[in-house]
Amino acid sequence: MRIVALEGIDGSGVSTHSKLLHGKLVEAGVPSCLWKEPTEGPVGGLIRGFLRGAGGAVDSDVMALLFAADRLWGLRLGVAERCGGRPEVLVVDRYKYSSLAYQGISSGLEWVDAINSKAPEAEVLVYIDVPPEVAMRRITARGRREVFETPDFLSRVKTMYEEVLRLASGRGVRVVRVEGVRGGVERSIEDVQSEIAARVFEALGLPGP
Ligand SMILES: Nc1ncnc2c1ncn2[C@@H]1O[C@H](COP(=O)(O)OP(=O)(O)O)[C@@H](O)[C@H]1O
Ligand SMILES: Cc1cn([C@H]2C[C@H](O)[C@@H](COP(=O)(O)OP(=O)(O)O)O2)c(=O)[nH]c1=O
Repeated sequence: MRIVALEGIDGSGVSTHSKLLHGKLVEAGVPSCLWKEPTEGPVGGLIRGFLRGAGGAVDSDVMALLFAADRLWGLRLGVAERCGGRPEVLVVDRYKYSSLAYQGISSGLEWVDAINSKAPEAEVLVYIDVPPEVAMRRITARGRREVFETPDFLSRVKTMYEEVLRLASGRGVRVVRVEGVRGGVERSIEDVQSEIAARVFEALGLPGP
C-alpha cells in the first residue's frame, strides 16, 4: 500500500486537495482510497471531542498518544473495512507528520516520532504551504473554529513543519512542496490541484493525470 499524505496548517486546503487528488487517481484507473485523520473510528471520536473543546484543556502528550492510537487503528482495521482490503494507493488527509508538527511543539519531536514508529513513512508527502493569515481568513469564513485554529499557534505549527519536512526527506520520503500563495496572490483551488496531481503522479511513476 503506497501512502500519499497531504499536510499543511489548518485552512491550507489539506482536506480539499486530498479529495480532489483521490478523485484524479480514481479517474486514472488507480485503485486509490481516501482516508482522513482523525478518523471516524472510536479513538477519532474521542479526539474530535477534545478538538471541539468538549474535553476541557487539551494536553499535548495525551493528544499525541490518541492520534498515534487512532493512526494504528486506521492502518490495521479502519482502512481495510472502508477500502475493502488494502488499496494500491492510500491518500491520507493528514498523517503522522501532523502529529510531529502539532504535538511536537509541546511534547517534543523525538517522543512523538517514537510513539508513531509503528506507522510506516509515507511514500509521498504533499505539503501545502500557506501563510497563517490566509489560512485563518479561510477558517473564519468556514465558520467553526477548533482549539488549534489561532494565528499564533498555526505560525508555530508552520515553523515546526519545516523541521518535519526535513526529517521526512532524510528518511527517503518524497516531499512535494506546493505554494498556496504565489507572489502574494492566493492561487486558485484548480491551479494548486493541477500542480499537486501532476507531481504526485510523477512521484508514483504513474502516467500523467
Ligand atoms: N486555493 C484555495 N483558494 C481559496 N479557498 C480555498 C483554497 N483551498 C481551500 N480553500 C477553502 O479554504 C477552506 C479550508 O479548506 P480545507 O481543505 O478544509 O483546509 P484544511 O483541511 O487544510 O483545514 C475551505 O472553505 C476551502 O474551500
Ligand atoms: C492527524 C492530526 C491532526 N491534528 C490536528 C490538525 C487539525 O487542527 C485537527 C483536525 O484536523 P482536520 O483536518 O481539521 O479535521 P477536521 O476537518 O475533521 O476538523 O487536528 C493534530 O494536531 N495531530 C494529528 O496527528
